Amino acid sequence: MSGRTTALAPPDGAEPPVRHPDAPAPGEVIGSHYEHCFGCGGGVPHGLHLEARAGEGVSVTAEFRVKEAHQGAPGLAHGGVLATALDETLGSLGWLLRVIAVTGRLETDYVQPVPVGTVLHLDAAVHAVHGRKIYATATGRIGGPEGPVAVRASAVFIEVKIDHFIENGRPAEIQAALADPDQVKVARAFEVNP
Ligand SMILES: CCCCCCCC(=O)SCCNC(=O)CCNC(=O)[C@H](O)C(C)(C)COP(=O)(O)OP(=O)(O)OC[C@H]1O[C@@H](n2cnc3c(N)ncnc32)[C@H](O)[C@@H]1OP(=O)(O)O
Repeated sequence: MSGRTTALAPPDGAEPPVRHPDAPAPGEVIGSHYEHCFGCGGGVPHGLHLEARAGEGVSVTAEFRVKEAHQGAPGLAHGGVLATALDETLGSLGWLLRVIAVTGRLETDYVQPVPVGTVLHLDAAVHAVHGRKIYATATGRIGGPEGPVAVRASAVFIEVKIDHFIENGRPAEIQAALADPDQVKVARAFEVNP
């Protein structure tokens, strides 16, 4: 058995997160990191088109409008799509820490069904960092940013290097992304904070 732990609670010795001095200002739109990202990309017709905004400390907010293409049961959002919205919101926290990180573990609680047409008001925050592990939670509310909780998640993200994407991604997309003359877009596609 490996000694690896995937616990969602930060271990002893975990530190509070530190907002990077060059993090986007509170209220600033973080924007899509990759046009073809299912969570935030503008180039995915049935994607979530989620738009995250920097918050105070190491936190973000985001909104996601549930569309017909996101159904699981008739007229209701698919649970996996809601998990994606939580994951994407949590993923954008890396921009406040200025690290590249991927989801290691994501645990989701479904509290209320979410009908098609609903705007899900999401917020997420990092609570602790331990080595490469980033401990964060997210909440999705309906009816407004202070509305009742419909979904929530706890997650551990793991900091990685750009090689994670270059070594594991499909070559066609990697090469296309690297070939973009806009170096900021290149950096963002791989979540390398410029
Ligand atoms: C705006 C951006 C939005 C981005 C989209 C939203 C985010 C995403 O959906 S990312 C895509 C989904 N995630 C992935 O594809 C990740 C796939 N997994 C992997 O590549 C690897 O397992 C990876 C990188 C997470 C860890 O592998 P590796 O680098 O070898 O880590 P490893 O050395 O084993 O472990 C490092 C530490 O992390 C911990 N850890 C590793 N895996 C996990 C896990 N699944 N859960 C919790 N902790 C973990 C280990 O226990 C270890 O802790 P410690 O330092 O205390 O011993």
